[in-house]
Amino acid sequence: MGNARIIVLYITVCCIAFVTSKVIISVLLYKRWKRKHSIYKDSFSGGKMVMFTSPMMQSLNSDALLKKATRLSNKDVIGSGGHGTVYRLTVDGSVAFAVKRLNRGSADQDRGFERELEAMGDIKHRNIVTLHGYYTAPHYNLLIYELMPNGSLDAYLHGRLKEKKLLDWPSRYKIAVGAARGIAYLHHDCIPHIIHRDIKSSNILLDQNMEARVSDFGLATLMEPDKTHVSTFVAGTFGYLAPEYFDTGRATAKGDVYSFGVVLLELLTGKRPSDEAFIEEGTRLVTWVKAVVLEKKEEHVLDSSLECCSLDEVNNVFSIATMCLESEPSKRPTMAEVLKMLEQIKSDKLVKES
Ligand SMILES: Nc1ncnc2c1ncn2[C@@H]1O[C@H](COP(=O)(O)OP(=O)(O)OP(=O)(O)O)[C@@H](O)[C@H]1O
Repeated sequence: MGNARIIVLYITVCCIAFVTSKVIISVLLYKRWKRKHSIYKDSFSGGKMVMFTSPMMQSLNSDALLKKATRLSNKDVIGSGGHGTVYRLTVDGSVAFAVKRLNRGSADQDRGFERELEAMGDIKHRNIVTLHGYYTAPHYNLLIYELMPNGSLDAYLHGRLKEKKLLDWPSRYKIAVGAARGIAYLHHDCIPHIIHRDIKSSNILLDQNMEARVSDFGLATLMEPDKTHVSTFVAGTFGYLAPEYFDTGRATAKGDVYSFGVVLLELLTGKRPSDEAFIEEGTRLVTWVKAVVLEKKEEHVLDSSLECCSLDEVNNVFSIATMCLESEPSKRPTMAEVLKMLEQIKSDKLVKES
């Protein structure tokens, strides 16, 4: 009898300790979550805005931000893409954001959507566009990003000629290294690892120092929130997709490496993968460049607006691009290896010069 009492007492103490620890952990997690977020309710539209705490956000007039975010108009549009329209939003006359408006999926996707955004908001890296917050309303969602004053690499390379001329070889090399660093961070340093699934020049934005910032990561998953980071949902953009994606429909890190190889070719040749000339000739940017690299005639496909650049450096980037573009995914380097090879080009140059 004595023993039975001791066992009952023991079980009771264990249960109480278990429940108490659960409650304490939940309270601590909630407090941590509260510290990281500010929530603003919009009684007019029934929407909710969540801003991730940062020194910049703390000094901001949140009422003005909420009001402006819900009243964006056509005159604020800075671009549009497959996922929605992007607007410029300025608060307090100085702080500017890029706000992406997404048309809303079904209401039961809400939690998955918010969880994905919370994970995106945690990612802070000098080569990744920061997500400052989001807004959810019954008919649409807004993603609030930091504004990249120099727009996208796509606009620079394929926009007006004047802009393209501004992209000399050192700037292009710096953009290649920065973008590789951002993608390598998503692949290797984020837990869980993140596959971007839509690497392309319009998703590489340029900050005030023309440093590359990868954007739109997680968006493919976000628009299909029930899926994990690897999914059979068809995402990505024609011209950048790895060949195996068409067979398997599975997004992989090596698929991102392939797409990054296409971006390297864009930087080197100044041509879009969907350039009409390729379609007319029944070829593709990748096939065209691979043939030229094999014949060691890289200078023939080099962007004509690139003057006085080091052919050694250019040829090295061509060979890194061809490694990324191997048809067999296992033969492609990892993104960490791509970054290392790109960085090595400048270190080799410094050694030669000294
Ligand atoms: N944070 C930002 N800062 C400045 N401009 C941006 C920002 N995000 C997007 N843009 C601009 O808006 C344009 C459209 O972006 P968006 O991501 O919606 O489409 P996309 O990348 O061109 O295509 P898709 O939606 O198919 O990926 C970009 O090309 C860029 O010029």
